Amino acid sequence: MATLNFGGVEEEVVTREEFPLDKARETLKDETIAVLGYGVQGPGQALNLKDNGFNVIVGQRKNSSTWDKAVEDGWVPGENLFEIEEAAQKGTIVQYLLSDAGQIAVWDTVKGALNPGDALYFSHGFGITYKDRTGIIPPDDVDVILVAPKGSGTSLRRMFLEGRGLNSSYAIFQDATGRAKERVTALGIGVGSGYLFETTFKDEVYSDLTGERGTLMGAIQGIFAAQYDVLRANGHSPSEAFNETVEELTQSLMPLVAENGMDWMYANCSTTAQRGALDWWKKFRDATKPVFENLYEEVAAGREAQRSIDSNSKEDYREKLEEELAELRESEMWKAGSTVRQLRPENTPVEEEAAE
Ligand SMILES: NC(=O)C1=CN([C@@H]2O[C@H](COP(=O)(O)OP(=O)(O)OC[C@H]3O[C@@H](n4cnc5c(N)ncnc54)[C@H](O)[C@@H]3O)[C@@H](O)[C@H]2O)C=CC1
Ligand SMILES: CC(=O)[C@](C)(O)C(=O)O
Ligand SMILES: [Mg+2]
Ligand SMILES: [Mg+2]
Repeated sequence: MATLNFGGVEEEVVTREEFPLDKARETLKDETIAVLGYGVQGPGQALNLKDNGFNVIVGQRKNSSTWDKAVEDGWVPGENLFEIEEAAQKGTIVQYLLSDAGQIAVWDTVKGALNPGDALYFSHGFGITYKDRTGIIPPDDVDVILVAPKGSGTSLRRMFLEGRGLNSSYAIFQDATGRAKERVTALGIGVGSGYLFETTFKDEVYSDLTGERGTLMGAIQGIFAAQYDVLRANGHSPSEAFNETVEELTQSLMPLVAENGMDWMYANCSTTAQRGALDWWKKFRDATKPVFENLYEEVAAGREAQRSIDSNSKEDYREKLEEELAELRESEMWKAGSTVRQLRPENTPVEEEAAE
């Protein structure tokens, strides 16, 4: 483990240099890894593991669009693609990558398929932390471990194909075999993590639910919508409002933040912009902090988890979600965004005249 200083606080992280892929393969050479679920994380993790040379099979409901997707991705029914129960029985490591609500529905089946010494693997602390609400209580004789990639399964796969790694957190809830640490580390490297930082199931789920409801997804849409509405109410055109709210951020400024931090992005903007941003950021912090405090309370009390379970356990949850996503897609801001995206040079066919 490498000890690194994160802004003055020392933390241990596992890097690919100290736990290389060869070591991961050696650690898991006698294991069959059953990836259950082929939604977003399932394909990313299963394909990365397969390409990295691990013995991996997929378990997925037949007669579902994601079963068909698995077949398209090269998984072969009866060979390395099975129904969930059969895959869980064959696996010595069971990667439980159904949706968090799906995990509750299928738990009795998966529990029945676990043998002493197996490992049960999650990519979220949800099922275990909120066990009173999920009923997911693993038997004592299996390892219970977590590797949570800090990003979409789509990014995990894309970054793997580019030779990069996505950071993941890892945790051990139960070490029945004495091998939980080496198993979780090898799996973390195997699924394509860049580095692994240690956490607990509870800290993972509290921070993850806060982050996705907050700055990563919920808060950012809220802030975009507020600014866009104010610009529009003051007579600015949709294209101007979209460009000043979203397009410039994603195309020009966020890549600079990613590269070298916020001060670096500021330093590459005008002194006029810097003056204003430095004056205004604290007002936005102070205005939104109570919302974040309320959000964390809801997460810690389990009420956020319950809302998610209730809504995602309904028969028609996919249709309902699609309606709500369509509401975003059909809003003026994101329709304007669609037109703006078409104008990006990489999306604009070069006209013959212009090329001449
Ligand atoms: N989406 C992502 O990129 C991330 C997801 N995670 C975690 O990874 C896990 C998997 O999440 P996603 O890939 O987003 O899941 P998902 O929502 O895409 O669903 C995965 C699979 O679950 C199956 N499924 C759902 N309900 C079922 C049921 N009742 N019976 C049988 N199969 C059922 C679906 O067929 C689908 O193949 C979750 O714990 C999630 O919190 C963690 C990090 C990021
Ligand atoms: C992609 C990710 O890490 C999220 C936002 O937490 C999730 O999809 O649950
Ligand atoms: Mg996350
Ligand atoms: Mg999440």
